[in-house]
Amino acid sequence: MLSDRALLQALAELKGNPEQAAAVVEKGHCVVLAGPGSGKTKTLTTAMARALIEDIPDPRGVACITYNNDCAIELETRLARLGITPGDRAFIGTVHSFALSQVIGPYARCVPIGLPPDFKVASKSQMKAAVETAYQNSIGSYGNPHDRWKFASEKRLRDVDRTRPEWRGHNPELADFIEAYEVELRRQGLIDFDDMPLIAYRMIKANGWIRNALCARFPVLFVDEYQDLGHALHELVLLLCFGGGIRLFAVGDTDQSIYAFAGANPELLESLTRRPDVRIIRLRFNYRSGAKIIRASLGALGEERDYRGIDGAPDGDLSFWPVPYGHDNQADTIAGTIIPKLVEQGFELGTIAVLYRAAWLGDKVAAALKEAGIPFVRTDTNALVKRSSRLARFVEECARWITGGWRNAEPPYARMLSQALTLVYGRHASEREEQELSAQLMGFLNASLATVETTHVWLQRFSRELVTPWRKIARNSEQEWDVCAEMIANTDPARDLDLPLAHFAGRVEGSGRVNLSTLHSAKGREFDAVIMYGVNASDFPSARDQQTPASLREARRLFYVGVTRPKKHLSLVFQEHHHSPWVFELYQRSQQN
Ligand SMILES: Nc1ncnc2c1ncn2[C@@H]1O[C@H](COP(=O)(O)OP(=O)(O)OP(=O)(O)O)[C@@H](O)[C@H]1O
Repeated sequence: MLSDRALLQALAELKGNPEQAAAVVEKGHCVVLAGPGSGKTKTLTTAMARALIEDIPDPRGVACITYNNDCAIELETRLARLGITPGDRAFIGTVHSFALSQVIGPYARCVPIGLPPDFKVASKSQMKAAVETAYQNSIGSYGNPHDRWKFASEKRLRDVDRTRPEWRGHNPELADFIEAYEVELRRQGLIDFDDMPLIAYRMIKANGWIRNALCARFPVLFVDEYQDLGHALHELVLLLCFGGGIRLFAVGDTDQSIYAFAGANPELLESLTRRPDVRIIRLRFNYRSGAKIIRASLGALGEERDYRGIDGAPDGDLSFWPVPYGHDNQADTIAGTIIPKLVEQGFELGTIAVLYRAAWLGDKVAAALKEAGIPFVRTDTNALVKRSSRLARFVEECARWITGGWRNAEPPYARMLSQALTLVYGRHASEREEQELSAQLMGFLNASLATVETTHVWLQRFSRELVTPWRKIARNSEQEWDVCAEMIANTDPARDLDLPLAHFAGRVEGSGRVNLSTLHSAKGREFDAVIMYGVNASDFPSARDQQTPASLREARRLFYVGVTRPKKHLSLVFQEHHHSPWVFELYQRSQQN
């Protein structure tokens, strides 16, 4: 339930910051630009609650779009504290899910776009086969279709409006290849993920009435992490907000743009700031980190910004750890020396994070922590529970409930049922569907209450008793059901990967689990202490980063994202005499005022 009291409290918290307070009550298009820890997300969630309570009469609502499922789940958690749950009045999700559930799903059957009513989302192997057929049909039999597709898919993400001259202008052959690929998918009644916002864009552009219907439903569009959203979202924003009457409230930070490989371009956010019809609000305070860490972060970025800490906040601490030899020794130092030292200083394990560039480095840290008996939880692509997967998170919630959570409703059953309904039916389920799903879920949970099963065996039962029947009736074409099978494989007892169910559920004795995360997955999160692992000369920047000025800048921004996550302590671990040049710049800047 939307709560006036929670809103009043949130508004009161922003009172001391005039820029945040102004943004929250702005009635026109508004873009909040600000650095890390400045309260962008807090401002956005408060503005959203205010709009729902004060500006928009029921049954109209708001849509809130963010980069990935991970960010969407984080936003949902924050909005839940203000009493906002996803439902009829608030859409919260990715641009893909907005396109699918709010545009293609409801309106595709009313307009001629060549999609059958029972279209499906293509699997990776179907996409691969379609690329090969399309290449044959459009280009020929020489060369490697997949090498060429890399360029084609970049173009597909970039040139959203195909009526513009650049679509065929620069490279008509690539345009033919893309069109042949889409024809091949449609022939099989399929769409892929990149299709979703593109199809939605075309539908809205060609049908003013769809734009009006969206405007009636969602008079305000909120966008979080704008810098990470690519051309498709930007074009949708131009169409809906600057040509369609929807009010825009966007937040972002071009310094934290780290998804160029997925089509992100910080220039799109910049371009909004040049519009005369948008109010730009800049936030200057960093509520997260101490002044010394803020100074170090500017050294990490290699540019000056007018960001300051809060008066009276502790300075924060930096420590540098040169380790003889490579990654293995550095991981051992983290497990054997750095974490014990932080614990001695009073940091709880659950407030410490180890950050690194790639999941294979996470394997090394995980092995060292396991050896040292330090509990940890991973949030990278090799994690047992993929943060970006709603199904994986739901499985974890179920494990938490049966291993003790049922006693104090943590998590509450109602939330789990609502997650299950979204997994299976997307946004809308009938009363009968809800009752049947609840009976299945409750039956499974009750039967699991006194279980002595290990995680692997319990997951197998979860798959048999819930995933298999749900998959058959699912209407939610975004759902990746295979995640459960991956989790079963990743707990294989034959490879010594199985673990007690309570451990899987995060119920460990003591002060929690150390967080292991890639820098990309650490975006938007904060920890008391952060250990940056493998900050070697050859990794920050890597040879690949140095290929173009743009990739070098992006690597530096990634480093900056990591350095801006700690509240109180930052440790940098690198090979002795072989540290990243950015470590030196960071150190020097931290010493200045
Ligand atoms: N006005 C405020 N008063 C007190 N604390 C605040 C205020 N605004 C934000 N904070 C706190 O500052 C921290 C950072 O806020 P938030 O996560 O919203 O920042 P952000 O700008 O989205 O960060 P990032 O870009 O690094 O993800 C949070 O702990 C938040 O509660």
